[in-house]
Amino acid sequence: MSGNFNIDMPDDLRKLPITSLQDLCEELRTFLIDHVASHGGHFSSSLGVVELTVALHYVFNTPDDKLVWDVGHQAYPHKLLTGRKSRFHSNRQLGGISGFPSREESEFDAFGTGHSSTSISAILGMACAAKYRGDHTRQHIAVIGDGAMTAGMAFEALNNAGYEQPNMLVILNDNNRSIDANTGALQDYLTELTTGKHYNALKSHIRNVLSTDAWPMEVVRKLQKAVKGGLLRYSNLFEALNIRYFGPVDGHDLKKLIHVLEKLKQIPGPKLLHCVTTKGKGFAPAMTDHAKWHAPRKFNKITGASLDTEPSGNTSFTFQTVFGNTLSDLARSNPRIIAVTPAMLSGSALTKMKQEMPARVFDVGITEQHAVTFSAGLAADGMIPFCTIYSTFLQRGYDQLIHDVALQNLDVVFCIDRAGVVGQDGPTHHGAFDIAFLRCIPNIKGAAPMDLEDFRHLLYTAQASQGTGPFAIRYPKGVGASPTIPGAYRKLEIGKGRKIRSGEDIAILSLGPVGQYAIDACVALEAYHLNIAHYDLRFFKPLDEALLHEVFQHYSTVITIEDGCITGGVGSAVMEFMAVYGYRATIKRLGLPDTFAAQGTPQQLHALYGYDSAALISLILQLATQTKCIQEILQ
Ligand SMILES: Cc1ncc(C[n+]2csc(CCOP(=O)(O)OP(=O)(O)O)c2C)c(N)n1
Ligand SMILES: CC(=O)[C@@H](O)[C@H](O)COP(=O)(O)O
Ligand SMILES: [Mg+2]
Repeated sequence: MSGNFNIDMPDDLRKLPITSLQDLCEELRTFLIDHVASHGGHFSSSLGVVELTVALHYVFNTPDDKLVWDVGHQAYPHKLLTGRKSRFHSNRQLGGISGFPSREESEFDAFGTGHSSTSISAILGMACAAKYRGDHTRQHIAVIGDGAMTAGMAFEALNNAGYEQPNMLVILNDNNRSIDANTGALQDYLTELTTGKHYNALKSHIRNVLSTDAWPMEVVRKLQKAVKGGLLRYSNLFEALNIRYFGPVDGHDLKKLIHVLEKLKQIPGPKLLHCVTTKGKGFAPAMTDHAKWHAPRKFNKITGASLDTEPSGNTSFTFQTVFGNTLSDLARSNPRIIAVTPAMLSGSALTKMKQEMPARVFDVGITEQHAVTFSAGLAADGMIPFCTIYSTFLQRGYDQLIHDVALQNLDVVFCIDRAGVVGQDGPTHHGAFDIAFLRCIPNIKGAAPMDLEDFRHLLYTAQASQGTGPFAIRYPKGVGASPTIPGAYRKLEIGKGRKIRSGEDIAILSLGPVGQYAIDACVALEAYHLNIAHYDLRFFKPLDEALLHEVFQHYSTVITIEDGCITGGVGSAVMEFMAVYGYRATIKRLGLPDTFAAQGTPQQLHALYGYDSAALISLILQLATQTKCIQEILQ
């Protein structure tokens, strides 16, 4: 297969005879494999929905009919069939198309996604808007995976849909996988629905009872009808919520899918089609090692071997590896330590700990709110939960963090992974806001290690500081500095930063790994005879006030740098400190501006938003020119 299909738009697709659609599916798969092999990106989820995507655009009148993809990481075939094939080479790149559906990008993307389990709510909103307007013909479809279905939000929406009864179709794309194994009772229930073992056994048992001569024929018929209706209704979760359940159907049987979708189009009210697919379909390695192929980096499309040459491909010295190793190590000597992850087991480097101590690692599904309150419950009963959540997904658990953890001053350790810009996942996934949204919560302590060594000490400190309430540690994806061989742990003083170097006139206050940019900049500026001071704040809450008094008593120009939003960030905290104590100084805050940050590599984004070492150097040269007469040095 060439992967050079001639379809640009669903209108072209709808002109094709049904018999040629399977060829199109193979061409789409070839295109996807070629693309992800040479660029990286989300992979196996898209491979699994090729037939479903073709069938949906064939049967429904998109974009007039509304189609929402949950999470949106499986929407590559949808993008390819809706006018973005020629731009697909720029997928996830700086300035390129988004890896997720985006309303800005295309009218075919009825709703922007990236975070999971929003699709049923969004499509229900659209379906109710249509109903309100008296439009009873438009179709509304949400495609949601079995993993995304585990979230409370999906159930909140089903509950509401069963009550409102608008015209909508939920397609449950059940590939029996999340990124890692899909955990939880729902998965067993879905398997039960696909195999139908218990339902069929119960049905035949009742049939046997009714088939004895003891029952008059008329009674038997009535009972059979009532039992069938009742069985389906009360043995099926979705039917019990007033949502008609159809399936399971083989999601790779294109003809069958088209036939079923055509029929469902005619049925009013909320419906759910249970569609069974294979994640990674068409690329053998992806059908077995699921976690690895969820979103691979570049690879050899024949052998599947990784072609990753980027430094972040070196996993030995990443924050994630250090996190997984350190937590396992601490847990070996502290039996109260428990790890909690909402469906990011491998992403958060907890796989090894789960293998070694299965009872002490809880993968609770895509349930960030629950993960936080579940951790609060563990802490309330004397455990030390390390609630490990990506910064962007912790946004989901904000009320739980305030109401269930902080207000009760419970000892939950929040390990906030993917803090700062995450790279190519873009604005839906950047960990931009956590400093700002945590800093205003009473009782919480918040830290960000500058390097891997400090990270280990902070993890140790968190579990050794029981009785002091919630403790948050934020860290980015990827390689960190000072990858020394683990030695003894050090208990750090909470709320204490450190001086990295002294200087004259200008001081940099850094938080987190961007402190390395400050180190590099200070060294580079020596060539200009500029001696710049540098302090690593380490904690964004509580602030190290003694350190700040020292800084503002000695330096007239202060630069703060952080990998997070400037508004409400640590630089803003420093300005609040100045206001409280009446300090006057020139202050420049570096970090993310008041906009949703673009997609691109973290290095590109740090440069774009002016907080890498080059930006620091040029800012300091500019400030030094104003404060000191260094023109002659610059010449
Ligand atoms: C709120 C939220 N939490 C976690 C994630 C990370 N995440 C992205 S895809 C995914 C698995 C989704 O599984 P499923 O819905 O079954 O889709 P599949 O990958 O199997 O196609 C997870 C956990 C997310 N995008 N949003
Ligand atoms: C779509 C989604 O939310 C995840 O697949 C996410 O892209 C994973 O990010 P990492 O690759 O950083 O774990
Ligand atoms: Mg799945």
